[in-house]
Amino acid sequence: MAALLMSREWIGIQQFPPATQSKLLEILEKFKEEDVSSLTVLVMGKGGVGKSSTVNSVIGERAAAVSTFQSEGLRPTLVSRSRSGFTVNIIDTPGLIEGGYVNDQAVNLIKRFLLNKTIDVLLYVDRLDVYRVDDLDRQVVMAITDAFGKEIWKKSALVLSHAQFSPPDGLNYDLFVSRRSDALLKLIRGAAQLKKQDMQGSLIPVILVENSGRCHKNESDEKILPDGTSWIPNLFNTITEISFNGNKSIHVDKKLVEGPNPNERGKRLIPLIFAFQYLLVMKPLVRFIKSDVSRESKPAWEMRDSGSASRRS
Ligand SMILES: Nc1nc2c(ncn2[C@@H]2O[C@H](COP(=O)(O)OP(=O)(O)OP(=O)(O)O)[C@@H](O)[C@H]2O)c(=O)[nH]1
Repeated sequence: MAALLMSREWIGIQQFPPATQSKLLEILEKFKEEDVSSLTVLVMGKGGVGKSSTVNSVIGERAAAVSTFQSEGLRPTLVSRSRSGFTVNIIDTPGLIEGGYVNDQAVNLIKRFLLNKTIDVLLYVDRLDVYRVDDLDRQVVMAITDAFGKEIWKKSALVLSHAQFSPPDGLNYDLFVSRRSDALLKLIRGAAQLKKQDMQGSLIPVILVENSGRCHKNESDEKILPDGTSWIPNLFNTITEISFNGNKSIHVDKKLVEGPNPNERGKRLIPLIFAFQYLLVMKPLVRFIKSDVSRESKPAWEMRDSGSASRRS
């Protein structure tokens, strides 16, 4: 969990009510106890799902630009804040979909931005109030997996924004949440090709968030979910669990950014192709020719010619 340069004092924490502040400071204490001085959280997902709003909500400042319409920028934003000797780095990224496809340029920019950084936690953001998963979701998950490897999902959480949403037709809220999360988790497992043994028993946790200014509050003035959970400390708690879940953080090195060199990959295959050709094509062919030659009966003209030749001599 390497520290990143240029972090600012986390003054946004003072915007939270005292109850939330003390829970957050308790969480920071846990990191200090474990001798961890920083944490890097990567926030990814489709456009307009609430990535930047979530960053701002948890930092307590307008650190990342929020737009109701499609954002223009492709560059990721690093928000780095320090408090009591601990630094939290949050990297907000642009939406990955453009014109119905994953924007490769945006993915490459994110990878280059992350060069030499270590991702401790990935927050994969989507909206709760959506009824279907589709091919775009699949494409985004595949792009993230291609960029950082499927190991990244062991360090991830599914964040669902717009959590203060009322399901239609009197549908039960908890049932809706579990159906929506199950559909997205199933899609992630499928698109990232995660097998049971890949996850080694660790499940991708689901975090509900409500970024709207109209988010309900409890008697201590904390922002709460429909079930009464104070969601900002809850999100930090889950981040803490992921960072200590025993799986390795993802270090983004040059090899990961540039991907495997296709020429090198081709070179490694050459001896295999030769061996394959020799064993499966050349060897049987030579054997076939030899047996064909030995089976061949000599034509009559050859017998006759060789007979007359011997008579003449
Ligand atoms: N009601 C409600 N609105 C939200 C929530 N989260 C985000 N929004 C709104 O959704 C819109 C998009 O939010 P952003 O935070 O900019 O979404 P983004 O994923 O960062 O978008 P891009 O930067 O385009 O990728 C804004 O109008 C937000 O105010 C939420 O939890 N509840």
